[in-house]
Amino acid sequence: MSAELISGKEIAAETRRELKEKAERLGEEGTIPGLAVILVGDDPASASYVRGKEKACREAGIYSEVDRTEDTISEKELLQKIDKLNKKDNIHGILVQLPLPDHISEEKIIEAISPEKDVDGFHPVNIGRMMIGKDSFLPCTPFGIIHMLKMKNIPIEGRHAVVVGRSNIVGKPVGQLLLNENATVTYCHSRTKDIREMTKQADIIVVAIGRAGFLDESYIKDGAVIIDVGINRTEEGKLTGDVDFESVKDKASYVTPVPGGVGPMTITMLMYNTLKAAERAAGGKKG
Ligand SMILES: Nc1nc(=O)c2c([nH]1)NC[C@@H]1CN(c3ccc(C(=O)N[C@@H](CCC(=O)O)C(=O)O)cc3)C=[N+]21
Repeated sequence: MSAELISGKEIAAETRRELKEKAERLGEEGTIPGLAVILVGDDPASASYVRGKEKACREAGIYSEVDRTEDTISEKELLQKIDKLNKKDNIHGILVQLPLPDHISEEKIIEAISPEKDVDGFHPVNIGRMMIGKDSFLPCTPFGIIHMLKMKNIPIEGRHAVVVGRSNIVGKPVGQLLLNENATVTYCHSRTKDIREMTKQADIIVVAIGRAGFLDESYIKDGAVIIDVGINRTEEGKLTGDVDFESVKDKASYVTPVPGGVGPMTITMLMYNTLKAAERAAGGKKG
């Protein structure tokens, strides 16, 4: 079997065209969707992701503003910035780029963002609502993965999904969303005795552990669907995933590339969430 590529880039482009129309409609009704991004410090990777978000917003007709601050900013000052943005009517979504410097508590910062403006879907209120299957802002990377699978008509219900990695922003929530879609979910992580034994049983494998080329063909069964969330830089500065693409490509049924897979979907779902926040705010205004 030769795997079909799931092009996140193409699915993202198609979805963004629809989102742009939604943004235009909102604009005509008097609400220009607005996203505020706070970037602390000058990490080149973070700066590059933030530029990607700005560009995507510009192309979709979403107003965006980026507050770039030095990494010497205190936690209190950062909390004050969030408080101001929480109160601004033209800002519907707030995103604080992670990771933050060690002297700032990410937990405190995330919890300071109003849940109605938490377009990352990281606030405990949104995570809790997701867990009980209620309407909420879904975390962008997991949401993007589900959206990709649906756009490709890849069945989730009744499938065995194995998630490798248990971070709060990818592993845990993607497992929860797969469960919400009626998959049977297994989590693997650094203390799992035999990851290969688990992933070999999987119909769908999501890999998010940050180890370049980790998942090779010995970890998968014939026809598995493989979602690569890894973003690793090689010494030459090239982007590679957690999946050994060359090794799995003849055995899997579907595989996402890096770059051009999950990454562009993450940004797309951020835009989706921003429009949803703007729509809600506009609805609220109308009464
Ligand atoms: N509060 C917060 N929210 C985030 O959503 C968030 C964050 N912090 N911190 C960092 C991670 C990482 N992230 C990516 C988004 C898009 C690409 C992306 O578009 N990647 C392109 C390639 C881009 C390139 O070449 O550098 C691709 O995979 O094709 C990657 C990574 C969002 N993150």
